[in-house]
Amino acid sequence: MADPRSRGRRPSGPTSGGHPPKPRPAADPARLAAYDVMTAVRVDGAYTNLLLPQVLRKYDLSGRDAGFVTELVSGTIRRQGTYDVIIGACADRPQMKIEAKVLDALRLGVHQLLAMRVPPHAAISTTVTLVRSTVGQGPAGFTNAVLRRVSEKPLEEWIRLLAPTKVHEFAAFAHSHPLWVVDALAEALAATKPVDMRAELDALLAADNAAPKVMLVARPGLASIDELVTAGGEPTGRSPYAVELAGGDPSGITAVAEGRAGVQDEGSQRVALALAAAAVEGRDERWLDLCSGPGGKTALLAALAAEQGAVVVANERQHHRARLVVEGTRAATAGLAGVITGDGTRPAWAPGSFDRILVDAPCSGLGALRRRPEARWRKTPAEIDALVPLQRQLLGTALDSVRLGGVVVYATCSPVLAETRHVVEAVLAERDDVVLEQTEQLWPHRDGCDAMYFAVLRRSTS
Ligand SMILES: C[S@@+](CC[C@H](N)C(=O)[O-])C[C@H]1O[C@@H](n2cnc3c(N)ncnc32)[C@H](O)[C@@H]1O
Repeated sequence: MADPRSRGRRPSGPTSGGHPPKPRPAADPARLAAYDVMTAVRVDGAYTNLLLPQVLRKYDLSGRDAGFVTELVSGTIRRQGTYDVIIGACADRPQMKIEAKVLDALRLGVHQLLAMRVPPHAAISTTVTLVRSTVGQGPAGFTNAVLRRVSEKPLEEWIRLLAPTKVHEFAAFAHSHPLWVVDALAEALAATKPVDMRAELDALLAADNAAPKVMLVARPGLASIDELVTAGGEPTGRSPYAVELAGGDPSGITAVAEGRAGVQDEGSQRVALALAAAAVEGRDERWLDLCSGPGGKTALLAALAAEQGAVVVANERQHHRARLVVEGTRAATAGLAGVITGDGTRPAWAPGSFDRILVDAPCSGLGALRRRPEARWRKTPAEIDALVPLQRQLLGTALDSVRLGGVVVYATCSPVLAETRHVVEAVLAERDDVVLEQTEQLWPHRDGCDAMYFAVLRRSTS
């Protein structure tokens, strides 16, 4: 397998002696693969995580080569906010005036220069070759000039040189997040009253830029932690069912292939566990997962329900996602009553039907940015504004659907206050039959998981 650091060296061998001139070297498959993904993300709105496996197959890349491309693409897309400012400073024109195809390649080159251990000559020459073969000779010269200037300083020095002084602007540039996202995350973090707000904000944003390890769940009664440890995992010690995988393809693990275990962030596991662990007096037979697709939490809930003598009904508005719930729960059918496709705000059941209900609400996903490299650049504040009424309605429906004394857990994979606390407060303000028992905000830099929020609410009997 080629050493990624030596990528881009010219092939050795005779170069002269009366032979016709050699054709220009073609771009190498790893860079072409990365460039294809960058183009599809920009032009077609593709998702890096979904597209990467297809592109790796197309270029027949595996092992270390596949790892190189994955880091190159994901890291570049995450950090492009920082890189664009550096590119703008090194070019003879602002970054917005650079042709998009060339900018994609420049971003890839800058990531190799400033964040990967690719030697400068290899990072520059392979990017120049990529631009020459995909765009043309003129832009290749421009690329060469810009990357040479970028290579003159390490990342920290570029940040020191170009960063604005205001705290949030600095954080947005240094950690490559849109300013409005920094503002929203900082507001949510401040609500937890951190001792050193600036250090915490830095740690949170830095965590968003680190690729998370694969987390597995051993679904209780179906697989054990020991089984996953034997397959190469390591218990996190924080959740009774969580095992971290250092590397490799989780689908090759028998328990995962059979659906007895699954890939699931520890924060999501803790949400499902919070619903199952809440004390409930009297009947405890029927649980509801109101927004269940694609079914990660349903599968854990169904395994827990089976152990507690209950069953879960899974509801999901989108049919194709409801099908994913059916597939994902194939090993946990003992705890599953059925999967319904339906709008959770127009329930297909009578009020008070359930003993426990999970509302894992559709949300901005700003708590899971480390998993989705392009997400931070696609989300808008308007999307959050549009989701809030639906989030409130879904929580309202859940509270109507739970029996007196039963519990509802409202959860989001976002820490943004408008989607979390403010939704719960607004619904509580409208009703006098609900008690808030617990709220939790998890953070990647503190808890090693996505920034999940959950609130445990009880329908009061008095
Ligand atoms: C955050 S995801 C749920 C993730 C899921 N609980 C899991 O762990 O795999 C939110 C889901 O709510 C669904 N949804 C959106 N609006 C809905 C509605 N009105 N009723 C029911 N489900 C809805 C979305 O299609 C999406 O699948």
